[in-house]
Amino acid sequence: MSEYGKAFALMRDAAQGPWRDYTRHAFVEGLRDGTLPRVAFLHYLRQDYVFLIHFSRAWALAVVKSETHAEMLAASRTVNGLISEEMQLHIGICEAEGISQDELFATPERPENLAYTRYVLEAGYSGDLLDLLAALAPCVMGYGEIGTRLTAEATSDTYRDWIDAYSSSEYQDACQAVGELLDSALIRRLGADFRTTPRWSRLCQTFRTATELEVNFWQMGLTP
Ligand SMILES: Cc1ncc(C[n+]2csc(CCO)c2C)c(N)n1
Repeated sequence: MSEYGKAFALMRDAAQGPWRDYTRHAFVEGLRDGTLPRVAFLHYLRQDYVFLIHFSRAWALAVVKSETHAEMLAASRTVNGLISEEMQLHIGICEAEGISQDELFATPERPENLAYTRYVLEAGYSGDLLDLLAALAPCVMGYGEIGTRLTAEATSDTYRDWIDAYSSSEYQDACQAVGELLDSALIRRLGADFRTTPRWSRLCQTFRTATELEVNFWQMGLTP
């Protein structure tokens, strides 16, 4: 059972194959044992900066689609964390590697990157908060699982900073908060037996598609 809530554990189990491909991808294993080429890591970070711009927009949309103050609070905290912490982290790492802010901001967006974020935004534009959260969850919780596992299994310190960021108690708390938001949003809109409703399988399908898009994102990272 996951620490990130009941619905997340159910959605992940319904998307087992893609979930494994995502959380055990060759890119992730290269972070774990330090064999990931630096050029691939920096290429990934630059694309991820662009990714985070659109992800922040998607979380801002979650504020718009909220129905309670508690939902607005959880979504706006994530927007704030993304813009003031995670994006800052990327700017800092890139600067330390000789990539200026101007260069970073001018990064051309790769199609795999564009496909993922616009898929998430479209889930939110055309649906409600549940559709949006089902598309957002793999990104948040997947990195939480990867960070926790790599902390225990890393055999190299090369990518230790990256691993530490996602295994930190702050990040793990954020994953738990999103898990609680997902559970409570489902119960509010579909009832406690949300698994028996017709919408549940569609939400699981959205979660699976977003997971597949995460796999493609790692794959893109391996091909600078
Ligand atoms: C491709 C890609 N997928 C997931 C994350 C992780 N992530 C994205 S937004 C966010 C903050 C909480 O919502 C976190 C941790 C990433 N950086 N890049």
